[in-house]
Amino acid sequence: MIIPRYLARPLFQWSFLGRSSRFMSQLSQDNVRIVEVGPRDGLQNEPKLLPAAIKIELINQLSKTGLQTIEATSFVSAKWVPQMGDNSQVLRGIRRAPGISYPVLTPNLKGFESALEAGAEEVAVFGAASDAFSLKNVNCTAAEAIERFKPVLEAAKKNGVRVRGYVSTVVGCPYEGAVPPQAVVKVVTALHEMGCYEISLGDTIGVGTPGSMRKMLDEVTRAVPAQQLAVHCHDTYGQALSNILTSLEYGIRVVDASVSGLGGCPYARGASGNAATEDVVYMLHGMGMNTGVNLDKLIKVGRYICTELGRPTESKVNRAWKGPQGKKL
Ligand SMILES: CC(C)(COP(=O)([O-])OP(=O)([O-])OC[C@H]1O[C@@H](n2cnc3c(N)ncnc32)[C@H](O)[C@@H]1OP(=O)([O-])[O-])[C@@H](O)C(=O)NCCC(=O)NCCSC(=O)C[C@@](C)(O)CC(=O)[O-]
Repeated sequence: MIIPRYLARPLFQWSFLGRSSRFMSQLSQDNVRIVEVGPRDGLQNEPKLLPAAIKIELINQLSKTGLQTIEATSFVSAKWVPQMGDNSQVLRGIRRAPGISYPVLTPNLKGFESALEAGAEEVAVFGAASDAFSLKNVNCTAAEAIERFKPVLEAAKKNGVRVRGYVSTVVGCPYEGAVPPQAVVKVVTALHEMGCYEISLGDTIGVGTPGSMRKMLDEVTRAVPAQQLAVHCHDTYGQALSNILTSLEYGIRVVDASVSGLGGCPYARGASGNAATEDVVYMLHGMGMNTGVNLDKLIKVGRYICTELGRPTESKVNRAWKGPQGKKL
């Protein structure tokens, strides 16, 4: 059940007045879809090139955890993001499980055509609410990026490919500072009108707090229904889970997350990993919400990729996890 915003907001505030059980019981009936961005966002910033076989294995393992959406790779320039240079090999190499979508990032028509050739059935275009970030990330302003998306959306429609949209820097930009909510509304509205079925709101450098998220969501949910929005919260300042919880208050039920908290945009100075999928799933299940994800299996995938990368997990839940009955895994 989706709680309308006019109802959700007072319910949430009421919860802080000692009525939290009422709010929790409303939420507990809800499903949340997790968009796993680990294989793309999680790996794109890795300095050492990871073999395609490991990326394929990661996606195949994630496909067995109950996730419904796994972002597989991006069809961007390999000169800009070398780690994604094996995009076709990865997309062609994975075992696609029924009922799971494997979207890929496409910044322009060239990327879309390559993705289509490699078998993409869903793509994502990515815009930004600040020009300075957009210029660093895709070499054009936010408005110019929208123009580049138009032919992508047209081609996608002709080929029956679903298109998701991203808006980066929704609360803060690494180069411009605080981003006004109206700048976010402008890009979200453009992507919505263009035909993106869902728009993910990216706190690219993880500077948001429930306060700045609320100011942004107050405006954005007035322009586009919460049912067509997702959140994508980086955890640089340790605010990701709080910001996700805030978005639930607005009726948003799609959350991007990255296994073991890997990730960050290479063109966003200071960006660190996403909300760890393990931590998000643990929180949502603890609230009685349904994600369809088997946490035990997800924990093992997180440990697999961290072993391959030779680094400790960023997920607190993964570090602490001793199995569903508290037994050592
Ligand atoms: C967008 C471009 C390509 C523009 O880059 P450009 O240099 O302005 O493009 P161009 O059209 O002038 O072409 C220059 C060269 O790139 C080639 N080219 C052109 N397009 C493509 C393509 N699709 N795939 C492969 N090659 C391409 C093109 O063929 C040409 O090749 P050359 O003649 O020099 O050999 C470049 O800026 C780029 O690749 N940027 C990468 C951006 C990126 O991947 N950033 C990370 C993802 S976004 C993110 O992480 C944020 C998000 C989504 O997670 C949400 C959040 O956290 O906020």
